[in-house]
Amino acid sequence: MQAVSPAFSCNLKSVVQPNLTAKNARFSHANGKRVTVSCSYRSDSFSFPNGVGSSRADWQSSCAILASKVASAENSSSITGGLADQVAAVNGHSNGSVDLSIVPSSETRNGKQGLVQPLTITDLSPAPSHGSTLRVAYQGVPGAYSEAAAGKAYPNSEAIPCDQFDVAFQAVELWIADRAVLPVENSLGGSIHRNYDLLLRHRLHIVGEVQIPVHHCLLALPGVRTDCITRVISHPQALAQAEGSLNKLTPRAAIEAFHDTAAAAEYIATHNLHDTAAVASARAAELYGLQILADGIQDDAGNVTRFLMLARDPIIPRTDRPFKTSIVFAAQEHKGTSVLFKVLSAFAFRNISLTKIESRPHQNCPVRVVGDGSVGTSKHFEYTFYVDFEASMAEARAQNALAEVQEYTSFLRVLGSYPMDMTPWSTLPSEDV
Ligand SMILES: O=C(O)C(=O)C[C@]1(C(=O)O)C=C[C@@H](O)C=C1
Repeated sequence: MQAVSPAFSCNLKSVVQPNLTAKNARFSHANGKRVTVSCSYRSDSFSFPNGVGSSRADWQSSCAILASKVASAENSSSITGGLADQVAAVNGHSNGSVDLSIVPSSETRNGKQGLVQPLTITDLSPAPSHGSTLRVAYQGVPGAYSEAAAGKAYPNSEAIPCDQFDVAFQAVELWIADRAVLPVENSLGGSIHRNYDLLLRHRLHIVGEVQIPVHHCLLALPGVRTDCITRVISHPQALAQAEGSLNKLTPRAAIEAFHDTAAAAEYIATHNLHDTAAVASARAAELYGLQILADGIQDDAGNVTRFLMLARDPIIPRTDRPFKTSIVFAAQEHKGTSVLFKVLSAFAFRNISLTKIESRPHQNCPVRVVGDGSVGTSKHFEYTFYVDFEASMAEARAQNALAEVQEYTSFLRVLGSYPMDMTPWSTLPSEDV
């Protein structure tokens, strides 16, 4: 990663809404160092509690209900033409969003006159529109694990720190950043639910994933001894990941949640706190001038966090390397729990492995009252399900599985079809974070 650009900070009191446009954003510089953005949004056009769309039809179309066209040949795995169009439709983009038409041979591509050049990965990952270094938004301050994840996902990019997950989403939507890299799950702490909810509320596409080994340290001001620590601060996920070690190292210390691990380290340094320690990375210790009281305090040596890479546009799914696809759906009302079984079997019958399933309260209708007044009523909780499966949307089996899933669901959205992070465990850059 390059040196961090002017800190980007945006404090939003309100939930970010999908119709927020660059028009609503105001930018301000202070001392040429810190960029702040204040944003407003139109609230008049929402009827759903979480502001997803103006009507159910709106919601459904913008959530990219699968196109009714279903690939007829189960075994066909071609990526060109119709299938690519279907994928674009699945992702909520008209066919015009990705131009797959063949370039006439008389045109110049890549500077070579008269020859049609094959598409390369560069064609599929458009350069930033401002023509300079890719800007990658992450939540936290320099030294946070998310910054390391952004650097792994996009080497040589410019990392843009954001104070909330919401802000990172919005930074991409407002073209302040080109990509966002955000955590979704940790091997010890589990899912980061906030980002699942935000994925649904916003319109960004998952274009990749990175896994980062999370190696925690206990940090304090130079000269402070571990037995003098009365308070330990960090990101709640980090505190949970080091709970066992903290019970042993600082059994009497109060544990307090902080925005992110590196911000906790920075806070100790700027406030000269001699009684407080932070759970953070070795890089945070270096950046904020703290000493490492204990190294490797995560409760599992293989502690790893998975981050999603998000962009305004989807990538074209391929079949030449392992791909994962992430979807979100809600069951049709009154169809009961059998819907989940049917959905999962649509994948099982096609030998598609699921790597993750997560349920969240349904955004529009979290509770449904059932029964009649004579015998009383009961409240059923309604869920939205997030599923990751190991297949590319360029594969007919994935398209057919989703066409079947659509039959059982009231809405279905493909969040992204993207290359799996296949970094061998032994070569993961654990020393860097
Ligand atoms: O606080 C940080 O350093 C972060 O990058 C956030 C975060 C998270 O949200 O889970 C990322 C990775 C670790 O699991 C701990 C914290």
